[in-house]
Amino acid sequence: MTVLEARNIHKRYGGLAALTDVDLTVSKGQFVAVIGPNGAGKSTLLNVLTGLAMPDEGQVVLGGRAITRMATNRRIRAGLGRTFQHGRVFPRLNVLENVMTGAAIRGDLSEAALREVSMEVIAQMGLAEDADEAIGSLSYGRRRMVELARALACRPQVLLLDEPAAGLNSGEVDQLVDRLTELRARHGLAIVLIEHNMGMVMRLAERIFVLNFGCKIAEGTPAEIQADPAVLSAYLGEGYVHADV
Ligand SMILES: Nc1ncnc2c1ncn2[C@@H]1O[C@H](COP(=O)(O)OP(=O)(O)OP(=O)(O)O)[C@@H](O)[C@H]1O
Repeated sequence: MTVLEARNIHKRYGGLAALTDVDLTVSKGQFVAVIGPNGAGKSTLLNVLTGLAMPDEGQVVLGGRAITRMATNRRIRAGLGRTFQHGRVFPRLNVLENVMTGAAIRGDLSEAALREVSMEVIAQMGLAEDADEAIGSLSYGRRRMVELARALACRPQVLLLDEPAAGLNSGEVDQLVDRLTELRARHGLAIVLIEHNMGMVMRLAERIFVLNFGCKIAEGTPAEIQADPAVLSAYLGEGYVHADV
């Protein structure tokens, strides 16, 4: 069953075609990755999906419903969660308060319920001992986990992650991989991951979409993508050897 779909998306910035006729389909509980070189259009695609950018042409469909022109907050309430490339947390709030701002977007919870839902997600993310800590006292890796917890506090059906492993050390990447695997297994959450860390992508993704200069140049399983000559020459490189999985 398809939960999220982008159909024939075109997006221009002045003379630059950031996306040209791009399609993306995500099934319930599926782990999808979008990869490609810098400037390929990956973040633009995420922005179109979440409503931060309006496509010039094409449609975004969530759970069978066209949401192409819907405001971002309404999309979040409809089940679309996201994190950002450069993690965005509120520096003056503590961990619990940051996560509560995510849960609050649902708009239907009392303050006590907001706390309860947020504490649940915080525990799931392994952040319970940090709940009352100021964000500034946390390591960069923990802060990124808080951002993930905040996106989850809205109970998304689809979670969009923009380079969640950027700046993390290898131990933190392993932890992130474990958490994401757990989330999928436990909640049937569909995940769309933009990531340059190919080890992580090849470990997690069931289906990979490859963008180059705003066009989709390939789509397939990790094994298919790693053997695709167009992908090797545009992104993974001639010398690319099967990712360390
Ligand atoms: N708001 C904007 N205004 C003008 N040009 C933009 C805007 N956002 C993106 N672009 C351009 O669109 C193209 C695609 O950018 P995008 O950030 O989507 O690429 P990306 O694949 O996410 O790259 P990276 O891996 O470096 O994050 C780039 O050439 C970028 O400069």
